[in-house]
Amino acid sequence: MAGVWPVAEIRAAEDRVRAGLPEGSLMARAARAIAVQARAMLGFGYGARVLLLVGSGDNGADALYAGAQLARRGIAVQAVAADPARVDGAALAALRRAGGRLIPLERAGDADLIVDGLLGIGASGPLRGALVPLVRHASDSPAPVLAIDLPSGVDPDTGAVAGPAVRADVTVCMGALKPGLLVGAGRLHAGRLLVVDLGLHAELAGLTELAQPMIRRLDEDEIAAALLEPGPDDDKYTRGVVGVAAGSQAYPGAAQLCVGSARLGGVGAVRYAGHAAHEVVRRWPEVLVTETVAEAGRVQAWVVGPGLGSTSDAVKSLRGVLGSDVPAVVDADGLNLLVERRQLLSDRGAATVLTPHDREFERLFGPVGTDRIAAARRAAAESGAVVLLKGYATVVAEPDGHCYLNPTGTAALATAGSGDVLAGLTGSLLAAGIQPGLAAATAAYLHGAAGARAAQDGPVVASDLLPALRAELAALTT
Ligand SMILES: NC(=O)C1=CN([C@@H]2O[C@H](COP(=O)(O)OP(=O)(O)OC[C@H]3O[C@@H](n4cnc5c(N)ncnc54)[C@H](O)[C@@H]3O)[C@@H](O)[C@H]2O)[C@@H](O)CC1
Ligand SMILES: Nc1ncnc2c1ncn2[C@@H]1O[C@H](COP(=O)(O)OP(=O)(O)O)[C@@H](O)[C@H]1O
Ligand SMILES: [K+]
Repeated sequence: MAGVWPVAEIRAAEDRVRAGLPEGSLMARAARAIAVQARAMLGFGYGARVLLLVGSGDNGADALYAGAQLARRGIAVQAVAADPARVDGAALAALRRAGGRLIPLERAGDADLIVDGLLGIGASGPLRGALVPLVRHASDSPAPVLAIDLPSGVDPDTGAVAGPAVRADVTVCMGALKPGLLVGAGRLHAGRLLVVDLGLHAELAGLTELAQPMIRRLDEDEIAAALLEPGPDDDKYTRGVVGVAAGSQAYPGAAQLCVGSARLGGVGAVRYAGHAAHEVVRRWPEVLVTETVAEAGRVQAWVVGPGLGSTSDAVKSLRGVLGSDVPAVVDADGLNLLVERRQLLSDRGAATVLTPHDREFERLFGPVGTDRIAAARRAAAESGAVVLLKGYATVVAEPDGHCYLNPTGTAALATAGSGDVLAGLTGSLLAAGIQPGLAAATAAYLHGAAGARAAQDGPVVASDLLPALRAELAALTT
């Protein structure tokens, strides 16, 4: 499990770790890790050319010390400073002793690798002053970019990018993951992530005195552990039954897709209630169908909303589901119908998972803004529901503030019907007995991984996600 830590907590943990270590040893560890990764990216040593972009804080000092190590290995290291008068003196001296040079930007030659040491967790606001031309230089250069701790220009806590920002191929993250590397535009700018262990995690856990960090990124092992496999004593009812109230005469496909994925989340049976019963059963003969939610038998969780429309029957379905005492996933049209019927949420006793994209979110909770974690948390606290905010990096927030940042996915998932598949899967995991926040995070993970898997075979449409999901589940559970 990876905890993801806001800057304030990382700072506090760093202070404690540093207090127990000889002066400079954290930075020495950081520099070593950066140099190792730089050499791996260069692929060759002697004669390679590295350009360091150096800021006035410790991020810049990290770059200079790493540069010194590279220079000692016969690599030609040039450094360009945002403000030469405010460069860390000891770090610059180390670089010079090793044969590296500080030069003005105009004299920077071609490089085989650029190291971004402009800003780390001390960053605030959009890049200012001399940092801007340095970042432009990196963008204009064909050389790969290694960012230290965080790509400069990315907000460490939110991932927001409000101007020029470094696009890194690899980010070597110091000590612990920051939210800005995993959400918003920051995720795209960070490239491949490597975390260097500086001994921070024990301190972070101790500091917060929490059983779980407030923000987490689930890894493959945790997803596999969350999935429930049938045991010898199980029957179709003990495994859980999921109900799907989706689709309509106008949108029967949404019902087929939502049911299609609901079949896959480990439940013993799927019930469908709605006006696309004929289409559903033709495509999925194992599904038990009725016209209305009221007629459907007992289920352990419902999914309501995809392709439901806004007719009086749609409202009836939503009321039927939210009036029940089992967990429910509300998606798409279900969310839009909720805008005028919020009391349906506040009256609920059982758990609810809301799965909005940005426009649906805005209708219910106001603009998402640039801090997607804060937005999802605010909505979860306000509604008492788990909020799964979709996007390039999906955020799942629980009403008490715990969050999951989803690491999987691909922009190829931005295709009609893709959300219907996610909603069905989420409901199915809920019905199988996984607790709501984890069910939503697990669904987002599997959906993203299935999207990436499907994309390997060409352009993705939502139907492709169903076989890819099966393959993903098989890979995880065998
Ligand atoms: N604290 C520690 O124990 C360790 C820190 N390390 C490194 O230290 C970094 C943090 O160092 P600092 O606290 O010095 O912070 P930074 O190196 O991120 O830089 C802060 C400086 O940048 C300026 N600045 C901030 N935002 C700016 C903007 N938008 N435009 C222009 N200038 C801006 C500030 O005025 C300040 O002078 C980490 O990211 C990491 O790279 C590592 O060496 C590991 C150990
Ligand atoms: N640019 C993107 N990158 C990665 N994933 C995306 C992107 N855009 C959308 N997605 C994902 O695709 C799915 C789309 O869901 P949604 O917008 O509800 O589609 P639909 O309503 O057509 O079914 C969500 O899981 C979302 O996270
Ligand atoms: K940086």
